[in-house]
Amino acid sequence: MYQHIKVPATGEKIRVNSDFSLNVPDCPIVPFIEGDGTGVDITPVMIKVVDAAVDKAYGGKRKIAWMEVYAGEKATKVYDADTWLPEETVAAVREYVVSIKGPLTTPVSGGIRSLNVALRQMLDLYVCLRPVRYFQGVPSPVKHPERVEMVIFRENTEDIYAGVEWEAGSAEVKKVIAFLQQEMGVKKIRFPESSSIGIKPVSVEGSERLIRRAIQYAIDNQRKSVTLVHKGNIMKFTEGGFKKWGYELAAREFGAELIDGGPWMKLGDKFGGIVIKDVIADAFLQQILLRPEEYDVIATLNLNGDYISDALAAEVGGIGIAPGANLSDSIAMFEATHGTAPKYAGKDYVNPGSIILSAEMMLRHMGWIEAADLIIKGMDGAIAGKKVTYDFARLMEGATQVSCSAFGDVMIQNM
Ligand SMILES: NC(=O)C1=CN([C@@H]2O[C@H](COP(=O)(O)OP(=O)(O)OC[C@H]3O[C@@H](n4cnc5c(N)ncnc54)[C@H](OP(=O)(O)O)[C@@H]3O)[C@@H](O)[C@H]2O)C=CC1
Ligand SMILES: O=C(O)CCC(=O)C(=O)O
Ligand SMILES: [Mg+2]
Repeated sequence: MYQHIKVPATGEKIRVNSDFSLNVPDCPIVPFIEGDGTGVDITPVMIKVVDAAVDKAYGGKRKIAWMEVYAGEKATKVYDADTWLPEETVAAVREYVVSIKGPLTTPVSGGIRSLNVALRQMLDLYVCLRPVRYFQGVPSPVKHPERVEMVIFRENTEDIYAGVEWEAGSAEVKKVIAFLQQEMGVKKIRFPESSSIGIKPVSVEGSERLIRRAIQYAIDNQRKSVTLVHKGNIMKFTEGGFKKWGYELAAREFGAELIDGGPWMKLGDKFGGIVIKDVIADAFLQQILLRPEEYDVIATLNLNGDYISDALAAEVGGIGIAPGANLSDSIAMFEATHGTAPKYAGKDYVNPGSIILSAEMMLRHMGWIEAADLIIKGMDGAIAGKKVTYDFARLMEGATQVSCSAFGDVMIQNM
């Protein structure tokens, strides 16, 4: 029994089989978090587009029973002023296995810590999967956006991103700095009196499980390479560890062998001869502009993955159409790459494409391929017809600018 969540009377739960495959009923209950800021604009449009795609694909035989669960500012209104992430929201997302969320605000400097990060950690959603693909006709700042075809596997639970840090001047930071100086012999803290300190945990387990999923994805989808993106020249045991453990895992679990003495490796023929390589993160960020066709599946740490996600999204038209998924072995929570874009909140203005394409990933994950294909068809048609939201309209010649909700309707007309 939930306090504020209303379970739809008609739906059924999606169940996870022992091999982690899903058992999806025809009327699955799917929890959704509306999201802060532009969440009020994009989430209802996503639901409308998904319902239309499912209806068209299955003629009424299948239907999602949407179940609203609360987080962020809406939770503080539904529950009480201090409840940003109700326990029953986390419980429902766990219990119903597949869910989708709008963006949630995280204040800079002070205030609450990221609810997005909290959800990923509490549910152990260790993979942040963000595919980056080009839709023909989308305006792009690069000459050959069609060459950008990558799938980012971003570690989602650890790294400097995990929020282990202490504020400059606090009693806690003084204790940490004293420990580092006195017990660990650290002499390199430049301004010990006025430093904040952040800790960057990167583990063998956390790195291996992420890299394993990336390699398996590359095998299952006949991809050419997996690139480990790191800054291991500077952060030797965290980012460098990620790289080292990645190559070791490729050799141990996938029979990878060195190419020309290494460090690059190649998986055996039975795994499609996929190349495992690595690149330092700063070099990677320039090469994805100059030679994106050299990169395919990307496995990287949490913070690098955050930067890379937005940078790659920009190459194929911006974060208005950048989808994503947060995955554990059994639970999947889909969400856009972008945030709450507060200046546009409630204006029916922004591009709902990211959350709609996140829902497209969700439908594919559920095995509802025909509905997912219709969403891609709708997106292709809307872009080809040049009826687009402000972000594309400002860069596209001859485009008609439409609102967030109208873009959803144009997608539906094009299915
Ligand atoms: N997973 C999550 O829930 C995430 C939450 N956040 C949070 O969101 C808040 C705002 O973050 P901010 O750094 O401003 O980043 P945002 O991603 O919210 O917005 C940055 C810019 O991206 C563009 N943009 C964002 N959403 C869309 C869209 N749907 N359609 C078209 N363009 C879009 C806009 O560009 P332009 O100005 O050019 O129009 C916007 O100003 C912060 O609290 C942050 O922590 C951030 C990222 C992810
Ligand atoms: O949690 C946040 O507010 C930001 C998250 C983010 O930028 C991301 O996951 O890409
Ligand atoms: Mg981000």
